[in-house]
Amino acid sequence: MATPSPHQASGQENPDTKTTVAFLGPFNSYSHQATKTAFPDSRWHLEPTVTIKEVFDRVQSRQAPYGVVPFENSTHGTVTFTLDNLADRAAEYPDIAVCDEVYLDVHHFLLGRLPPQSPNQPPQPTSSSSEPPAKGVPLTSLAHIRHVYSHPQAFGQTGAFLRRYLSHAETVEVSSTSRAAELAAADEEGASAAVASEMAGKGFGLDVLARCVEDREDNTTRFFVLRRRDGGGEDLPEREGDGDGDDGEGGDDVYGGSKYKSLVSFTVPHRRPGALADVLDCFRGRGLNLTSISSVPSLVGPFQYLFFVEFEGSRSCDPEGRVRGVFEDLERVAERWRWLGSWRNRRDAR
Ligand SMILES: O=C(O)C(=O)C[C@]1(C(=O)O)C=C[C@@H](O)C=C1
Repeated sequence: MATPSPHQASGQENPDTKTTVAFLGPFNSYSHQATKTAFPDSRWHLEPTVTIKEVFDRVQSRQAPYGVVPFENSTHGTVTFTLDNLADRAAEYPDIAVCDEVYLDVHHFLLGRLPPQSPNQPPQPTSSSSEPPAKGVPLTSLAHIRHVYSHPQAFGQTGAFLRRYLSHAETVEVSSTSRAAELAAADEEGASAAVASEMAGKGFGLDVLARCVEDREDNTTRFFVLRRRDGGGEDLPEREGDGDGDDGEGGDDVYGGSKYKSLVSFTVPHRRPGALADVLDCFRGRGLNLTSISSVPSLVGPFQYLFFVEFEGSRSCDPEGRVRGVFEDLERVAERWRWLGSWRNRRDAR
């Protein structure tokens, strides 16, 4: 099947009649790939932004009914830019909520230009003819590479390869992996490389210098789909697993809990011993399983924190009232708290 051009894939040809989905661009970024998973057809106008903050801005201001941002990576952890915006310390995003998630297998390539040939040397093979090209090792000499561009998250996921084979090169952080590929392609000397997706390499006509350079084979990034709490615009497209057991009936999952996830943020009285444990106890008391917990500086005072707890359960599909109950508890126990969305758990549907 022919790969559609970025503009065909984004539905850019007639944005007026389509619902806009903002994502961290440029085209061919991993965020773009995740966006195409959740919004696959041509009803959607996929709009790249330069920063994660811009995705939040567009959704809050209704310029884009939906937005897609990376949230966490299984190797390198939380995407701090996203967490910072969800923390909303400047009260810019009171209406933003998470409404879906996407898990994307992330395989990074080292992309650049093959080394220049000396007149006496045979051409550099990129792989032997019958064997599939090796993973995680250079397919050619990397002595000519002096700069490696990538997104900080992608550097964090490929540290072992970079330390082993590119310690002689400078690493330069840029806004996304596809921007990195663009910069490598712009270097006419061929001394620059990018850690980016295979798709970005094809888009910019780069040579593959190494495949699958991530530290772990199971490297996965989770993305959040954002929308305004008051909804508006078209409904999310149906995805695999959407149909089964919407009302949480069947099996021993009586409250529908593991089918959904929800996110809340909160602060606790900084100086009260056990204040965080008291909040966590609310979830235990209601039988709600936690799936992640993170924190960022609250910026109220140095070394004070705002916490995020993600748990199994949904605000709108809550037949036993467990989620409603925990929200009542949070009202009593937390200093400040905010519901940041409930959505279908996509982890098991992969
Ligand atoms: O740079 C990109 O391609 C992105 O979409 C950003 C991003 C991230 O911030 O985590 C997305 C997935 C990968 O984990 C690496 C980078």
